Amino acid sequence: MDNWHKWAELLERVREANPLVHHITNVVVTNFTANGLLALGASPVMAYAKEEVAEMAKLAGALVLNIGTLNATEVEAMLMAGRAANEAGVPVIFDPVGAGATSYRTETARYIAEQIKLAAVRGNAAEIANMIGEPWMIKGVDAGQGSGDVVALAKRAAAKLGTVVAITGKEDVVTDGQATYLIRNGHPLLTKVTGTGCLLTSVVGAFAAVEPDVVKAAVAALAYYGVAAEQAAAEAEKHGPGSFQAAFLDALARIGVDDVKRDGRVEQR
Ligand SMILES: Nc1ncnc2c1ncn2[C@@H]1O[C@H](COP(=O)(O)OP(=O)(O)OP(=O)(O)O)[C@@H](O)[C@H]1O
Ligand SMILES: Cc1ncsc1CCO
Ligand SMILES: [Mg+2]
Repeated sequence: MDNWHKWAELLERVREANPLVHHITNVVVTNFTANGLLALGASPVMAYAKEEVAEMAKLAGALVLNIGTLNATEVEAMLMAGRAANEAGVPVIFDPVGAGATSYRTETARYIAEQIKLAAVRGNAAEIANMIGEPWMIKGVDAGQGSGDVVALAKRAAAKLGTVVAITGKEDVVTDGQATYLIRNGHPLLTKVTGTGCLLTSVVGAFAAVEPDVVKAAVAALAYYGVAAEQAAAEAEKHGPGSFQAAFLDALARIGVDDVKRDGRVEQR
């Protein structure tokens, strides 16, 4: 049995604990994220007001910050929530949506990573590269994973940001700069439903709420998520993205530790 088979059991711990996950996220993915966390067996809450974010973050098992539709008021609230979470020892998971697309996004992503102690950052290769000043876009187009060594990028990012980094795409990488894992699950239909990256960041948050070793939490979360997507695609691929979205929520709720252990493709690097 590989190490990570034991970590797959964190799925059960999440379902037993039903952790509260406080989100300050984007307007596109709010409903899908809440439904995805409910399907997993966690307890989502979205709270944005400066008057309440610190209190909510301290109550939560994890705080997820996502800059997908950022504005100045929301960024202030993220910093307040992040500081409160840091004081209370609540893990903060960050999704740098669109870092590199505009300078506002890039600068905000970097500022949040400087100001807040992050337990993990989850993004695609372009976002993570841009966060650490390694432009990945070619003429405004995400150059994709083929344009570079994603494992090496993830390690540089973990060292520079001082946090666990998860880079997702066709293959996913998780590293804290020392231990590095590759997860080869998932399905291309995930790229045809908006918010699958954002929901994944929140799922990492739910796992981090029950496991302080964030590498373990992130590997378990990504394997679970990818295996659920494969089962959903097997049912819904013939219909298309709408059916896949529903089948994916069903699979997130249905699959168990045994499915993840059987179908997970995790490899240490
Ligand atoms: N070509 C692919 N084949 C299989 N799985 C994929 C593929 N591309 C992405 N995924 C999976 O999709 C999920 C979301 O990752 P992705 O890298 O697309 O996030 P993102 O770019 O942040 O997405 P979003 O559009 O939601 O912001 C992950 O579980 C990842 O493994
Ligand atoms: C489409 C879109 N635009 C800003 S955030 C978002 C959802 C994917 O993160
Ligand atoms: Mg994203």
